[in-house]
Amino acid sequence: MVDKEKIEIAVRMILEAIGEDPEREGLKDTPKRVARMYEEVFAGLSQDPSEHLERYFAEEHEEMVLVKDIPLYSMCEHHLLPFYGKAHVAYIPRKGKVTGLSKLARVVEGFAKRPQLQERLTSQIADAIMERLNPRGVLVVIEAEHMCMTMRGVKKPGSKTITSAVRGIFATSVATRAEAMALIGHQSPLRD
Ligand SMILES: Nc1nc2c(ncn2[C@@H]2O[C@H](COP(=O)(O)OP(=O)(O)OP(=O)(O)O)[C@@H](O)[C@H]2O)c(=O)[nH]1
Ligand SMILES: [Zn+2]
Repeated sequence: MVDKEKIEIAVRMILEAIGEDPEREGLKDTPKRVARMYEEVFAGLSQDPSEHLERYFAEEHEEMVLVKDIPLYSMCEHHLLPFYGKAHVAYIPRKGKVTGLSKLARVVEGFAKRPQLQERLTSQIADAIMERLNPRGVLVVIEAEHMCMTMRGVKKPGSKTITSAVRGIFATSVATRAEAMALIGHQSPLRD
């Protein structure tokens, strides 16, 4: 759980530090609002997102499952500005360990709701699925736009960062990886 009172004090101080009046009408509730927002946006810190994969179906499916275009919102840990885009998660289950589709999206959401690096977010999702489901392989691709590169600093709106994490058969088989990337709609940028 986040310490909302501490966030309120900090936001008030930031408002003062930028030369604003925290008592003016439009700002007087802002510290409270930001505290509630951070509680929501960083809710993933107080959970183990891999727990969503605790239960699975004893289904005999051993072919690829891909959930693509999962909307993703996270916060870059360097600037505490949002980065957002899409996550694509593919895995090849072993017999008897098929998870609910929504659980894959919940894992993405859980890890995204933390101060993050896109690379770490990508790996954490892949590793959680490997650990909990012991599948034949996992491939996670995230494409995102970082507000810290868009509205400030280098100011490159429209630039996208694409990260991938491949485990198991997706790491060893070019064909399997290429199949997943084609389904996601990317030319596989990965080569052996
Ligand atoms: N690898 C990686 N870098 C990120 C991510 N989010 C933000 N960054 C980068 O983190 C870096 C932080 O660089 P610093 O030089 O410490 O900070 P800065 O002076 O604000 O950098 P600029 O953004 O270049 O103005 C920047 O290059 C950001 O683009 C991410 O998810 N992954
Ligand atoms: Zn940043």
